[in-house]
Amino acid sequence: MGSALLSQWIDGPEAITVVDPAGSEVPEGVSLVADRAEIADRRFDCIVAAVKPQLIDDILADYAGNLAPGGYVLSIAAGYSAVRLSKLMGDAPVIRTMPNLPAAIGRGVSGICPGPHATSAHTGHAENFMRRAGSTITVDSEDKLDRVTAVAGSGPGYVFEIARAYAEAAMAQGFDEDEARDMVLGTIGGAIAMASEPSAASLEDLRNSVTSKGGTTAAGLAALNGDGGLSTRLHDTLQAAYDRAVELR
Ligand SMILES: NC(=O)C1=CN([C@@H]2O[C@H](COP(=O)(O)OP(=O)(O)OC[C@H]3O[C@@H](n4cnc5c(N)ncnc54)[C@H](OP(=O)(O)O)[C@@H]3O)[C@@H](O)[C@H]2O)C=CC1
Ligand SMILES: O=C(O)[C@@H]1CCC=N1
Repeated sequence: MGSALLSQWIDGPEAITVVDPAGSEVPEGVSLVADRAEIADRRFDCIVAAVKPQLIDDILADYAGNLAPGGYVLSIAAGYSAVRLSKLMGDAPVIRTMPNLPAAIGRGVSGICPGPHATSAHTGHAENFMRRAGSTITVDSEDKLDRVTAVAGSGPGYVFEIARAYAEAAMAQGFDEDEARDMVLGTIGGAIAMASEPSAASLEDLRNSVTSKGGTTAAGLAALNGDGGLSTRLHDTLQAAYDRAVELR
């Protein structure tokens, strides 16, 4: 996720340094170091925590000394609380954000939650930073950010899985893999683009406009969600993701 954001941040005015022990490639103009020891005496206005939440305790405390006076920590980690991170880093100002993977093409949806000691200047900077990767929603509690995580952060995973299963079903109707993928992604993309038009009707009305009485869509929808099974499954999906975020706090 860090490299997805980096790809949208590189055109900005900031000088960016990436610490990556694996030494992955970084875009031109970005400095790469393999070990924090190489930047031990440097100070940064913003430290982005982009490691797995399970690794934060082991990694981030060392970076407390790398924060410039007036700087802040921007964490993209799911669940791990800003309160805990701030304490870990010597009461540093912390803002949590929850982006999602389409940030890689500037189409992300990012939640933002100011945490301990974060000033309005820090929040403004974080909002500006995340807006470069798509749209943003600022929330006023960490609990709400964990719910953004369940809806949007993990969301592309649900969408890719739904599209994959949809394409698999298309293949069972006799289409080859490429045909199935093209038809399914074209259909999903077209429908989403139409629903995203400023003057678009409600999602329910749009669904109804496809559904001729006694026709094929009505038959398909009855099988898809006639018993409310799809609605229940999606409710359970979001709840499970939220519950996991709570476990990671
Ligand atoms: N994937 C997603 O869609 C989203 C992820 N997030 C959050 O982003 C964070 C990263 O997740 P994700 O990108 O999926 O995971 P990845 O494992 O792909 O990325 C984590 C990166 O951190 C690197 N790393 C490991 N140890 C260190 C270290 N000591 N110092 C610096 N870097 C280190 C890893 O290197 P190596 O591979 O060598 O271990 C890896 O490149 C998580 O906190 C996650 O909750 C948030 C929103 C969406
Ligand atoms: O699966 C995860 O934990 C991360 C956070 C949101 C998306 N990916």
